[in-house]
Amino acid sequence: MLEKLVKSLVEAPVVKKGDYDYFVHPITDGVPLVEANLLQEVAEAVSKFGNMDVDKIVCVEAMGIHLATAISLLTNIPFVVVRKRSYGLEGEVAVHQTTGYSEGELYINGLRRGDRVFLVDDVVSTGGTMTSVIKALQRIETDIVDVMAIIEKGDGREFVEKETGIKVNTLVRANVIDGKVVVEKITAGQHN
Ligand SMILES: O=P(O)(O)OC[C@H]1O[C@H](OP(=O)(O)OP(=O)(O)O)[C@H](O)[C@@H]1O
Ligand code: HPA
Repeated sequence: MLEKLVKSLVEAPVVKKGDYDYFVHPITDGVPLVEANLLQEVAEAVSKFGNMDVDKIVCVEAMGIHLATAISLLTNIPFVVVRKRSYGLEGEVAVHQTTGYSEGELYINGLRRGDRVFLVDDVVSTGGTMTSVIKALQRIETDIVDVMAIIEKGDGREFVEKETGIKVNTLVRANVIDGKVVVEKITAGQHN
């Protein structure tokens, strides 16, 4: 299961962003090439292991968009993109994002109280992004049916669960050890 994802992860180059070991991978960076069969494998796993009984998929710009697109095409569920730019539309919710190497603002439009949502992102690492987006979804009073990150790295998943009370599902756990990506576990279906 998830052979293409695992193989491409262990082959992924690692670069330093400050002190942060950053792996560069097609799913998380769109580099060097996003093979359709890799995206298909990931989208099928998300729809298989995720609870897709929702009104909307929610993803985060930028490297959640291709995932939400593939999952939407597979499930016929529409998706909303949490953007890195403000539109000033009525009801827009601003979110401060921090990662292990950057920070910035995110803006949520298109969601309202009672929407049943599936939140998907490519990576949960420090958990900063997912925590702030979930807290905003809670402020909007959406019904967060399921949350999934394709790759969990470090202890970000546990951080999100502690900060928000929301369980985070993932497909694989990977870490960077001595400059190489190690896939420690296939976590698909493990957390829910
Ligand atoms: O758990 P965290 O430490 O928050 O890291 C995870 C986040 O980092 C990346 O976002 P980023 O804004 O760096 O990049 P992107 O625009 O390429 O998605 C990634 O897409 C996740 O959203
Ligand atoms: N690689 C790609 N995207 C990421 C990472 C990483 O190591 N950490 C957070 N987002």
